[in-house]
Amino acid sequence: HTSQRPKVLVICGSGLGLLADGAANKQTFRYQDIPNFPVSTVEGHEGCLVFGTIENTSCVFMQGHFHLYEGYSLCQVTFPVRIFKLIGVETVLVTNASGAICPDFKVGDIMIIKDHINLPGFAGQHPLCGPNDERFGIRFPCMSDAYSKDLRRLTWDVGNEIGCSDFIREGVYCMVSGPNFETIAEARMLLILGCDSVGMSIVPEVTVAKHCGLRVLGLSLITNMVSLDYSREEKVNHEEVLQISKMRAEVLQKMVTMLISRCQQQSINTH
Ligand SMILES: O=P(O)(O)O[C@H]1O[C@H](CO)[C@@H](O)[C@H]1O
Ligand code: HPA
Repeated sequence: HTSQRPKVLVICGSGLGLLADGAANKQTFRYQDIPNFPVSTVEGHEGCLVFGTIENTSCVFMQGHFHLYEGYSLCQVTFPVRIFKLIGVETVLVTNASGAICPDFKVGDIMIIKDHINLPGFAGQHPLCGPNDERFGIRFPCMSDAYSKDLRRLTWDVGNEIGCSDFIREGVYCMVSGPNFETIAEARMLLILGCDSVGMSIVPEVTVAKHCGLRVLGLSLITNMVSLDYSREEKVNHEEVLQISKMRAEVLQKMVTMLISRCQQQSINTH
């Protein structure tokens, strides 16, 4: 149904579907119309695939991704990554919403993901469990460099250029399965473990992307501060998460658009 063959996949997190607005020549397909594709069941995830171009780079945007807490297996959650690998995607830009564990972070910060902790993976909920499909990658993939150093550096440069260096951070994202937000004891445990932010997504997709040799950049929007203190009265909710995502979506869209055009320039220069 499309002649576009994207090189870049952008996965849009909660309330971040607007990231596709920077693309030209758009073609949109609803997940529900694609055979065997999961459908989005969470508010803030439109459930559409948008093909389009940024400068001369062909991209595909997933407006909405899938979560364990929706009842999907990790095989279903990560299925689109392998589809796009087969279509010819080389770079994956994942975005999501997360709560700050690091007390120095502020709501509205954009955290470049330096590394992650796969908490469900520790308990055997891992997308690469089961027979290894050698067509995609090796049995024991290395994850010590899951997030591209070059793309992280480029993100700092782009952030400086568009004047948002004040709210760019770098840190470690921890995935929990959800759907409940953390207890205070859990949040304190995550702080001790070295997590800077926590959310319920993207680690399975990043793991599968890295396994099949894709280059990954992760951007996590800090939508709330996670309570580390029993005296704190504020309570997090999904509406607040979506509200902050909408507030920052325009800046993130500018960043993503510039990053994609710069990536293209870089690959032209290095080939
Ligand atoms: O990770 P994304 O889907 O961006 O969204 C985060 O926000 C939702 C909770 O408000 C959860 O889905 C959590 O993972
Ligand atoms: O505080 C949070 N915890 C888990 N997931 C989240 N997604 C957005 N905020 C949060």
